[in-house]
Amino acid sequence: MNITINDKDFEPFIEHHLIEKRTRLIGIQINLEYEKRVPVFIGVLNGSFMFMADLMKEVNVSCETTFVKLASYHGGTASSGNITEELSIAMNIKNRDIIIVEDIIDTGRTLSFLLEKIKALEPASIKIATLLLKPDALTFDVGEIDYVGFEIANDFVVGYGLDYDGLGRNLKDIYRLYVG
Ligand SMILES: O=P(O)(O)OC[C@H]1O[C@H](OP(=O)(O)OP(=O)(O)O)[C@H](O)[C@@H]1O
Ligand code: HPA
Repeated sequence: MNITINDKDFEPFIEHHLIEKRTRLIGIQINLEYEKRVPVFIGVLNGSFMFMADLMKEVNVSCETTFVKLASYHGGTASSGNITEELSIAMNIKNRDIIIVEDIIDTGRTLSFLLEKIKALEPASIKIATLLLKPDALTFDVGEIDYVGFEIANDFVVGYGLDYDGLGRNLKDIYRLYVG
């Protein structure tokens, strides 16, 4: 069933049970690859909170978690351009194995900014986990994305942490903009 958020209609896109399935598989992959290490998961607020929580429940290697808060989209469905760091990483990550957790990589602007910040803190390694990736929208150099839930077309999506004008983050499923 379609939903309406403010002035826009959205249609069902990715059901929660499919998100669960992919998240479980990414967790298994991480468990194998980090068996003898203690990675630090860095969730990118706000959007990643739901994926981060569900992914962490699938990870059974010893690990730490923290968050960073950046902002690039302020309302609407288009990029505003600038990025600010509103909350920086509150732990020493020098020589640590980092896994950045994103809800979505769209243009790659946020991630490329964050990668520069994190590299400067001299971690041992950096990998990236994102629930959604829009390959056709990617315009910034972000290198290889190690763990991807779903590659999607260049449509605006909402739900499961992702917002439209601050709304819709609490939806269990993911919806995409309905163009009629
Ligand atoms: O690849 P990009 O084009 O940079 O877009 C992706 C970023 O945009 C969204 O964050 P946003 O800045 O909207 O903040 P939010 O997580 O609080 O919604 C999303 O959570 C990603 O972090
Ligand atoms: O498609 C999107 N939906 C919500 N937030 C976003 N931030 C970048 N792309 C998106």
